[in-house]
Amino acid sequence: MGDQKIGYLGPKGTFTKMAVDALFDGGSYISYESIPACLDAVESGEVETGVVPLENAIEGSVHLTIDYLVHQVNQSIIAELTVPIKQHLLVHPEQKDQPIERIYSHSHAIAQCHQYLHKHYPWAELEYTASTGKAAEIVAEKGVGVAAIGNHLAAEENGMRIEDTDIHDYDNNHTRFAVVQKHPQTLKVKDHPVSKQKTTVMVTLPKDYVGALHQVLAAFAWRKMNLSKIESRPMKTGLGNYFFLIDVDQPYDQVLFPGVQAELAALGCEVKVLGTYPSYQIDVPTPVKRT
Ligand SMILES: O=C(O)C(=O)C[C@]1(C(=O)O)C=C[C@@H](O)C=C1
Repeated sequence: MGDQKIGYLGPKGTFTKMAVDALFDGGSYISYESIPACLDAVESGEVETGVVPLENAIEGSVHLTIDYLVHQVNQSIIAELTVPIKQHLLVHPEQKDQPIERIYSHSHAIAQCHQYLHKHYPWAELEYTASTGKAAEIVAEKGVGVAAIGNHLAAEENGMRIEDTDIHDYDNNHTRFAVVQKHPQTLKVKDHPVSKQKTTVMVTLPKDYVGALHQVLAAFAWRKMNLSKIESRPMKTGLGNYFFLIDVDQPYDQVLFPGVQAELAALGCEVKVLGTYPSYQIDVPTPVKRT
């Protein structure tokens, strides 16, 4: 296998980059400034593999990733990894007691720290950026009077000071990242144990009829297939039209899944398998160096 080319939501110092560093064993890493840009690069073949955030324990799904995977590109999830998320308040090294008037970060990071921001910086304007790494970069350029929410890597990479640590509102903050490819091939990953095998399917109901979702779920239930997540998202074709994304806690097989697919097809549902993949849980080191 040649050098693996991995695209990720950058720039330097994002949580996605931390996840990439934790999972992959070598390769070339290429940073993209947004989730769509990263997935487009996988679609065009610029990189074989892409890594994008999928779901956070406090804020829920990253809808941009789900919607882009479903509506804009044709790619498979070939692995997922979950890493701990520790949010810090980052400031320029010259920041002293000038009032912090604006705080920059990714919408998910800001949402993970709402109570903290409300309590300590109720006056600050919140400015959304495409990633926490981008927020740190902006604040490093702007200087004093502003702050970013991000991780220790973003602080290090951008020469920032960590003003306050662990500012996320709930402990046990984790984010799941999806590893996607257009043409599934073997990944070179570090020697992490696989915590489980999963399969993600997308189900579109034929129309809004009584008990439709119940019947969909029953197809999994009577086969004793455990579901770890179900989420509905708009089809974007009109109010009330939704599809369901279902995570099943087992790998795709040649008996149970084809059985479910046939049963759902008979109900008039459309079913698409978005991927069957190993799930890794990696405890990345998250040191805080006070500068
Ligand atoms: O901005 C980053 O650092 C990202 O990698 C994105 C992202 C996300 O979209 O959820 C990843 C992890 C954290 O939950 C906050 C932001």
